[in-house]
Amino acid sequence: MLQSEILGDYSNAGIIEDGLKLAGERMTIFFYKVTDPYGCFSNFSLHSVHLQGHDWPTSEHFYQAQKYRDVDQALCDRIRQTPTPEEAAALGRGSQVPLRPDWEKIKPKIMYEVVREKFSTHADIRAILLATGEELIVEDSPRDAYWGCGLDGTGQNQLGKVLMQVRQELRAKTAT
Ligand SMILES: Nc1c(N[C@@H]2O[C@H](COP(=O)(O)O)[C@@H](O)[C@H]2O)[nH]c(=O)[nH]c1=O
Repeated sequence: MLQSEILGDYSNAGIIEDGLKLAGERMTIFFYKVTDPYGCFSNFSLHSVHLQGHDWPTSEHFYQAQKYRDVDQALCDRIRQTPTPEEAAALGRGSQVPLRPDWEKIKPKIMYEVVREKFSTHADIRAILLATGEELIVEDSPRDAYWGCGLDGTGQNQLGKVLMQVRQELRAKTAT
């Protein structure tokens, strides 16, 4: 993936360390796998959230279960209770049950809600997020051109945008 494809104007991209690339004066933080630098930005990171009266082991559990909210409560519960985010994603993606009809419309709001809750709950990762300053955050997903930047780097990076929006909101909160 080329930096210039994500940032447009910026050139002279060069890798300076894992997870960080130089683009003109601006740094970009790339993340994807939990074990990589900035892996805590992934929805698969083991940081629980408390939403809708339940504890969810990861933000991925919550996100995937919301696909079936008010459609199949048993499946929502099964996703919440499955041990790993990988299994939660597999259940959420692999079901024969149709997704809630407004899913495409509602999913950005769901993602924002759960990511905000995750970084509001856990002070250690909130500090990591706030320490990124104004850097661009990009989910370097090779297969998701909606939440991530996709294989060729031209994707929408909606998860990166959510993280940057949450960062801004939490910074404003900590400043008051
Ligand atoms: N991090 C990460 C993934 N990316 C995550 O997958 C979710 C989108 O799922 P869906 O809307 O069902 O396509 C969203 O949370 C996105 O950040 N996918 C993976 O298979 N492995 C991973 O390590």
